[in-house]
Amino acid sequence: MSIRATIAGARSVVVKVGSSAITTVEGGLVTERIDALVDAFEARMQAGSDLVVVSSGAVGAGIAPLGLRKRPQDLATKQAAASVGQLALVEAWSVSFARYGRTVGQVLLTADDIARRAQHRNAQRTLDRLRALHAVPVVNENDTVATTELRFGDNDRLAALVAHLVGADALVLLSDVDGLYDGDPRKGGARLINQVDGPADLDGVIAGSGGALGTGGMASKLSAARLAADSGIPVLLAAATDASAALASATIGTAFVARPERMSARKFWVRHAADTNGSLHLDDGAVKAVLGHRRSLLAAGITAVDGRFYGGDVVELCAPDGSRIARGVVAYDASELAGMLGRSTAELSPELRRPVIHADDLVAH
Ligand SMILES: Nc1ncnc2c1ncn2[C@@H]1O[C@H](COP(=O)(O)OP(=O)(O)O)[C@@H](O)[C@H]1O
Ligand SMILES: N[C@@H](CCC(=O)OP(=O)(O)O)C(=O)O
Repeated sequence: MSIRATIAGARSVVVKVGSSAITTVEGGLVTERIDALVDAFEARMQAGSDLVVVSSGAVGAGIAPLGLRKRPQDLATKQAAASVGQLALVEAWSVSFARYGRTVGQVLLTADDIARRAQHRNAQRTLDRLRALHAVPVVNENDTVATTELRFGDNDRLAALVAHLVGADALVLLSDVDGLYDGDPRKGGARLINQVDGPADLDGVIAGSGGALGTGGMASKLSAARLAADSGIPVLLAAATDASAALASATIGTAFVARPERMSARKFWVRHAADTNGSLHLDDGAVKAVLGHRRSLLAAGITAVDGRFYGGDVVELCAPDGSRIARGVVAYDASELAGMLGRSTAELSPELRRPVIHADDLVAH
């Protein structure tokens, strides 16, 4: 099946709507645009798909009610604007879906919540139950407590993590641009890319910054597409004004092909865990063993340990030149490891003979 047919036929779809699609520079929501989006979403749901909406726009929607003249630049005012604007944002989605007798549920998440197992399970259960009850989850970042997305405008990443969380079959990113161009389309002369089969297709592509309203720009969409590809989810990037074609036939925009095999949930979690709590520095032999031969990491190949971490945390693995080469779930606390460095398994007491990182818990960058 072609990638576009796969996206058009996906049963479970996550749709991310960028600020640029539904807010104005003056600071306000454009309800007609929200209505047009909801018309397209409803048609897709009527055709049998489950939908989760990830909506940006809280900061934009908070500008006018707070009497601010333009989009705030400092973090605290952005957070305040998001706190005010989120109410208007979710209300606008709720009013629009109500035209079809649909109920929406607000879900505020952080990337960190998705990386931590207990929160991950709770969020998963809420989203699953909302969908089972035919309500539409409307997700945004919890800007009051997390600031990564506000700083980097990365709700695209949150959408990709949510797609993984709900086991979606497709991720649709709706923005103010009709797809990925080989250069910044505002500069002219750029060509629309129809399909991205793998990283090689992105060689030479210049992913520029976002517009006055959006924050992540194209770079955050490309990294979200890579993240989704890792979990086997194809992505369509299209203009919000073309939402109906994007959701009905997926014949427009740029399609990103996913890896054929999904990365296991555990490896996905290790690679994309929001935070690492420390790093282990490896000698050349250990780098060869874990990357070349996919072996478990033993204490003998570790030269130094940084950070405060405990058994079960995710840590970075660094090569002798300091470059980050992999991530993994460490089996020991930092304090235990300190006394084990460079020692062969035979030299260690029996309870310290497990590998420091098991091969199944290790993912290369
Ligand atoms: N290579 C590129 N292809 C397409 N758009 C690009 C590219 N480089 C930069 N852009 C800009 O990225 C913007 C979309 O990102 P952003 O403003 O963050 O949107 P959103 O609010 O939807 O997340 C587009 O308006 C476009 O001008
Ligand atoms: N949580 C913020 C989202 C910031 C963000 O990622 O914006 P965008 O680049 O438009 O997807 C908001 O609702 O304004």
